[in-house]
Amino acid sequence: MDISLYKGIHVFCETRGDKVIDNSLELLGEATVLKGKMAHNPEVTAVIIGSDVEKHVDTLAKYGADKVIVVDDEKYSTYRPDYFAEALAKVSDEYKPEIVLVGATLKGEEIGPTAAKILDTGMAAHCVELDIREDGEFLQVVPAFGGKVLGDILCPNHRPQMASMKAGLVDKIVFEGKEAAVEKFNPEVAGYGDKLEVLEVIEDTAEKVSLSNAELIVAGGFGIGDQAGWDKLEKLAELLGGATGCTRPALDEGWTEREETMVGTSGVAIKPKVYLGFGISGAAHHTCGIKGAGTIISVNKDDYAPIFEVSDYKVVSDWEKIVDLLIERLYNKRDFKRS
Ligand SMILES: Cc1cc2nc3c(=O)[nH]c(=O)nc-3n(C[C@H](O)[C@H](O)[C@H](O)COP(=O)(O)OP(=O)(O)OC[C@H]3O[C@@H](n4cnc5c(N)ncnc54)[C@H](O)[C@@H]3O)c2cc1C
Repeated sequence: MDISLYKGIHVFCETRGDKVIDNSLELLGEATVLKGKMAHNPEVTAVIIGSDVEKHVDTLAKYGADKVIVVDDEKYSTYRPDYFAEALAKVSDEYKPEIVLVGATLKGEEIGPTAAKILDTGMAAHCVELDIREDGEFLQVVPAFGGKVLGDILCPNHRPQMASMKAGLVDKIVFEGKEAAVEKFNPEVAGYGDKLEVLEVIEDTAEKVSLSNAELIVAGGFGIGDQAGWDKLEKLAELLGGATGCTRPALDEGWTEREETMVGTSGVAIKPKVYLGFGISGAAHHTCGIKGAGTIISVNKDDYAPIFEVSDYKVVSDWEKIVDLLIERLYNKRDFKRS
């Protein structure tokens, strides 16, 4: 492979509903930062795949895209990972970027590695930092061993160099008045053909406060114990006007089905003003996701739980006593009708 043929940074931009997700806009900003460190001043290109997605060009320019490649076709109106991955791979094959960034979202984690496989290159998943070294190599930093060790990943012999990063680790950058060149590209995409059939699309219509914007997050772990306990925790979050976050075991238990609310290495990084954690031990996999939180308050019945080491306030107690007390106080204060 002649890697000198590969130039530019591509950012796969994901849409949800009628919007480009924040994770993609953050990665566009990060791409402009990387561009500033590269001597040959590469172009930052947003790659958007979907049906009726050209309308997002101005947004993508505003957040840093010099160019937008629009792959617009009715066949992308319903999400199929095979179609999206193949389309992304074909964009890379055609335009030969040196770097491709993808959000570490549920879709990104399907599309990115599948595209990498098609392109016969590697992908560093869940990077916590991206950089350009002095020798020009693209550095992808990934946590290992529960976040205790950070590994430097390089991809010197293959192109493109692909990396994913979850939301909340870098900031969006606004470029007011910026315009982007638009290129339309509609490759032939076969996917897995009729081996895959979409039977039904079930949208998550639950109106919950999103974790990325929440000023207060009530997080729960395995110590919550059961579904009834979890429902109580959700109630507290609702009364406080906050969002609910979870650890891996709480998700695995099925107390919440909202995978996007898992906080930590394989989940999201959060930056609320206040994090209220209940029944969480404080494994590094989880705490690496709460580094950006303002005040951390933790409730655990174990005086020596590691979560207390990263907390501003510790409460050694059964979680339910504290949650019951808070709910009681909030009901009294707001004069809520109990349900
Ligand atoms: C590759 C990899 C990636 C991972 N990624 C993530 C990730 O992104 N996010 C994540 O969260 N985990 C992740 N994990 C799992 C992680 O290592 C821990 O296992 C997990 O965070 C522990 O969750 P927990 O604190 O809820 O459960 P536990 O470790 O079981 O802790 C439960 C806590 O509840 C307390 N408790 C029990 N009963 C009560 C009570 N009545 N009142 C108060 N306290 C009580 C206990 O004292 C204990 O401290 C990952 C693991 C691997 C291997």
